[in-house]
Amino acid sequence: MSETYDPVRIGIVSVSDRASSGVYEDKGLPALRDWLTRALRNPITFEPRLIPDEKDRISAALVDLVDQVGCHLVLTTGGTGPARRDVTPEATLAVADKEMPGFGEQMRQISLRFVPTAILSRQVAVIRGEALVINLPGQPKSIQETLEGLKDEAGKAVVPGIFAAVPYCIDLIGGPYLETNDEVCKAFRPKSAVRPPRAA
Ligand SMILES: Nc1ncnc2c1ncn2[C@@H]1O[C@H](COP(=O)(O)OP(=O)(O)OP(=O)(O)O)[C@@H](O)[C@H]1O
Ligand SMILES: Nc1nc2c(c(=O)[nH]1)N[C@H]1C(S)=C(S)[C@@H](COP(=O)(O)O)O[C@H]1N2
Repeated sequence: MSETYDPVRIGIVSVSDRASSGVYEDKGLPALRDWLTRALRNPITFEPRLIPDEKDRISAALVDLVDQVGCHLVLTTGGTGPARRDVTPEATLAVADKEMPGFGEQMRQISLRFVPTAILSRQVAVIRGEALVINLPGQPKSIQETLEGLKDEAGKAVVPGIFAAVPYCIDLIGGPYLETNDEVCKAFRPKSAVRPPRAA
């Protein structure tokens, strides 16, 4: 039986002074696109933005992606550290209806398994309207690390990635029903929230 999945519109935002001015090639947007395409079964329309580390520009991009473009999920990468120009968390909190502190807490826990500097990321996650907005660090490899978590050699999750909680969060705020490829990331929902497959 072939199955159908809800379409989803996802904002991907790379925040980098150097990538946005062409000093180096942006690797953030391709890494986000590749990981999400592997992780989700749903048909995805990506809405990419490459912008410098400017608070007002970042906030404006988030508002546009959620309020005008209709994204139910927005992932940012970069600008979460302590440097003077790192302002992505402030720009995200400025447009939040609600803060979701568990995502940042869990991402720092996961990242500590990879780098001791994990605690330098001030990444946050927030709800705006019917969208979940999550900050990821700027190192392109941190995208897979935080979303997918850490696996052992047999592919079993040692530390679950934060994406496991994303589909149910989006259910709760009125977005599309997201379904994952379990070998990449197994979404968790309470039994009462699991929907049966729909035939095409
Ligand atoms: N969008 C990107 N594309 C490719 N590599 C990146 C990107 N963002 C960060 N990196 C890499 O990760 C490192 C740490 O990222 P960080 O966000 O701290 O950069 P940064 O020092 O703030 O500079 P910038 O904002 O100009 O990318 C960078 O030095 C770079 O090697
Ligand atoms: N998973 C993961 N998290 C990570 C890193 C990483 O390489 N992998 N780099 C850390 C470093 S060195 C910094 S400075 C902070 C902030 O990075 P950002 O300013 O690029 O967002 O994220 C941290 N979190």
